[in-house]
This record gives sequence, C-alpha cells and structure tokens, in this order.
Amino acid sequence: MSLIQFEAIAKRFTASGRSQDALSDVSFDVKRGEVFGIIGLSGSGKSTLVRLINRLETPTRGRVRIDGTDLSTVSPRDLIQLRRKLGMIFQQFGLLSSRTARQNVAFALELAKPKLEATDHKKVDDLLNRVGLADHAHKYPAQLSGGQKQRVAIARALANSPDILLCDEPTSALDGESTQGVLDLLSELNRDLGLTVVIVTHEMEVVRRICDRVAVLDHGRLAEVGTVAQVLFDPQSEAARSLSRHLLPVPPAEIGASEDRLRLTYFGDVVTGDALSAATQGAHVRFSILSGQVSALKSVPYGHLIVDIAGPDRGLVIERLKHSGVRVEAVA
Ligand SMILES: Nc1ncnc2c1ncn2[C@@H]1O[C@H](COP(=O)(O)OP(=O)(O)OP(=O)(O)O)[C@@H](O)[C@H]1O
Repeated sequence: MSLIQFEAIAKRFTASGRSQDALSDVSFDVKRGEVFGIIGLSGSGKSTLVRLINRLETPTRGRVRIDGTDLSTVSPRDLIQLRRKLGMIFQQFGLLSSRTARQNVAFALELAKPKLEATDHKKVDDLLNRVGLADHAHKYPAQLSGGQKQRVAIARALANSPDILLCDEPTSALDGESTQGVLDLLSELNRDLGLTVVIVTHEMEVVRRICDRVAVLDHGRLAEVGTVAQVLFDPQSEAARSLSRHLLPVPPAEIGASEDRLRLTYFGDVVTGDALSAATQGAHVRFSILSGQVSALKSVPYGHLIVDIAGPDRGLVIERLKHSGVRVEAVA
C-alpha cells in the first residue's frame, strides 16, 4: 500500500531574480515497509524531493500525500503531529556538539515535553543500545567516529517512533566499513520495526545493498522508477544507464575487441546453478570466460560473466541461456 505519494510535483526556486525548476512533473509512490532509493546526479533534485516529504519545502505545483493525507491541506498543529511520524538523518549528522550522545537522543523527546520521565530515559537507553552505542552514551560528538555519529543521529531520529525515516546522503561522509555498518543498521530497522526508509544517494552501491525500489531523477524529471534489479540491469533511461554502468564488469582492455563477446547477467538460484555448462552441453561452440563477478542486490545474489561464444550453435546456446533466466547482451 502506498505510504508516500508524489502527484505531478513541480518545484521552482527563485533567487536574485533568477528562476530554476528543481523538479518538474514528478509522480511516483513509496510503499509502506520498503527501502526506497532516490538517485540521480548532483543537482537533479533529490534533496528537494525528500524535503517535500516533511514540508521543509513546499511544491510549486502538485501534491504530496502521506498515508493519504494531502500535506498542502494540513493545519499547522496537524503538521507538527505528522512530522513526529517522520525521522530524518543527514550527511553531516546534525548533532549538537555541546551535548553527549545520550543528550542528543533525549533532545528529540525534550522537544515534545519539558520534563522527561523514567520511561523516556529508558527509551533513550534502549535506542542507544539498539544502534550499538550503549558504551558511548556519555561521549560528545567530537569523541565519536563518523559512523558512530550517524548512529546517534539515527537513534535520535527514532526517538518519536516514526513510521518513515528520511535519509539524505546518509553514508556520503563515511568510509567503507562505517558505510556498511550504517546500511546494515538501516536494513535491520526496516526489517524489525517495519520502518519505511527513503534514501537519497548518488552512490549506486547504497542502492544495490539495501534498496527494494528506486526512482531515478534527471534534471528534475523522473527518468524511471522500478525495482533495483529492473533499474540497474534493464535500465530504460539514459540517466539510469549511466548511473548503473559502473556496476557492470568490463572486459579487460588487454583482451581486445570481439564480435563474439557477450555479457551474461543472472539472479538468485541461477547464480549457483550450471546455466552455462547446461546451455553449451552437446553444442558446437567454443567459449572462453574473460571476467566474472558475483555480488548481491540486498540479499539476492546476482552475477555477471563476460564470455566469448563462437561456433555454429552460438544462437542455440544464447536461446538456452535466455530460457534458463540469464540475461544476454552483446558487448561492443
Ligand atoms: N533553496 C534553494 N534556492 C535556489 N535554488 C535551489 C535551492 N535548493 C536547491 N536549489 C536548486 O535546485 C536544484 C536541485 O537541487 P537539489 O539539492 O535538490 O539536488 P540534488 O540532486 O540533491 O543535488 P546534490 O546531489 O548535489 O545534493 C539545483 O540546481 C539547486 O541549485
């Protein structure tokens, strides 16, 4: 069921007498319980789009609905209630430097009531525990690593038990190991709490590792929307094609070009199956494997092989591969 709906959204900024269309005619839905990625090159409108969800921005045209409620018609009081159902984290964490990790998390609750009760203090401890920072509760942000700071920000964002967590480039300031830790935590929260997660990112690796579906923005327009597998491995738009290109293996330059060259892409059970040997069984072809890579989309394995297949039964082998669920493309 749709939790967030963008309906024909346009956003125009006007600054110093100059107007700029940050978003034009963007429509798509985010379903309850999914991890949804918004990707695109710098300036394509990703942050503006996510900021419309909690009304940090308002659209110039079109509507945003959260759980059926049209944000353009909510009263200021209802907007405060609605925002409690939305947590948000940012690339630069946004922590208060004069407060400890614990005090940063408690701050989110203090905004709603002046004096915290014992249950609130327990909640703060539980949240710090949940994000793996129980032992760092009394440290100040300057004493924490980037990954730990982002975990504090996540705990703070969860303090009001939101339905939706908005993440604007949550791992762009982190190294590889901290990125993995934060992405694992976001996946866990999605799985265990049913939290809907919306992630703005320019990193295809983030999309590959944790997103279910993804919207691709291109100069403020929706280039395409679909499952991660569709968008990464069967892109319909030039924007998605160019973003997903670096996830594809390329044949080593030393090998030289060949008109027999194919890229095979396969998912799930096919990865550990014997598709290639089964397809070439008894066929008059010779094949050589030039490069291979197995990785995963969320938890579903996928693989790529670059192969040269030549011989009279080449067409038959390609048909058999396709029949067994392998995507086959010519590589120039
Ligand atoms: N407050 C603002 N005033 C004027 N123009 C703005 C404002 N906010 C964003 N823009 C413009 O709108 C366009 C989209 O910006 P946005 O930050 O949404 O893109 P983005 O895809 O998130 O980019 P990045 O990946 O670099 O953060 C940009 O051209 C930007 O300059």
